[in-house]
Amino acid sequence: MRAVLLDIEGTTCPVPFVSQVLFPYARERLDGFLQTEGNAALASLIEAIDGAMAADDGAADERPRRAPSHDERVRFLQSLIDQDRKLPALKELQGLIWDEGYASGALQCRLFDDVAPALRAWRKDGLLLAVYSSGSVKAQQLLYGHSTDGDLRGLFSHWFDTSTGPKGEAASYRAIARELALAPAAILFVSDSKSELEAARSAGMATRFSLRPQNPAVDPGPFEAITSLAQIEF
Ligand SMILES: CSCCC(=O)C(=O)COP(=O)(O)O
Ligand SMILES: [Mg+2]
Repeated sequence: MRAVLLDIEGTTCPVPFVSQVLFPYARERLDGFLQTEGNAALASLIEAIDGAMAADDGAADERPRRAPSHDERVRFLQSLIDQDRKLPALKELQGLIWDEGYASGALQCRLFDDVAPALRAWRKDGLLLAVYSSGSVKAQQLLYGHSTDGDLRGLFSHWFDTSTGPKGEAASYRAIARELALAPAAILFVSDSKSELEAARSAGMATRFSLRPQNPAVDPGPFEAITSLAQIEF
């Protein structure tokens, strides 16, 4: 094995930190944040969000549509958060909102206790470490940059989000392997999602199912389950 590719939520970070801390933090601040002026990144995200709203409304025809109001946009995004929909524009937006929370100290992630020691040991052994999460790369770097174990960003050399492709598709894992310049079989992917592991396995990667306290998915199916990264032997 030459590399470890890690999911975040349910694998290195407790699910409740995402569902009960990060998501509500963003949900409550969407209204104010979307009214921020002079943010070029925000303007293009709003365009993408409006496109997603139109698609959700079943706008298949070419008729011109009225732009959604601010309140409609906020309600739409809040409903996506409530359903844990992984719309890339929402994920980008969440990263921008969480930035303020991490900077102020309001947000800090307590990773599972075994995570930082395992990452450090693997790096020492020369393994390449990479992240693949539905959260944006910015959100990933904020989380690892503000963990209770300190700033762990330097341990990772590669960061992947859904701009590489959906986590449930084998093509995304093949693209990651190409980016890492490794054969898929030289990469171990760890995730709490069976559909993600199926996709990674189809691409030829080695896999482990992450079974952590408070994870909603507890059935590993055909995948080898681990309850700690310390159980992984290379
Ligand atoms: C990068 S922290 C926020 C994680 C997030 O927004 C999310 O949807 C979790 O997805 P994952 O692929 O890490 O399970
Ligand atoms: Mg996960």
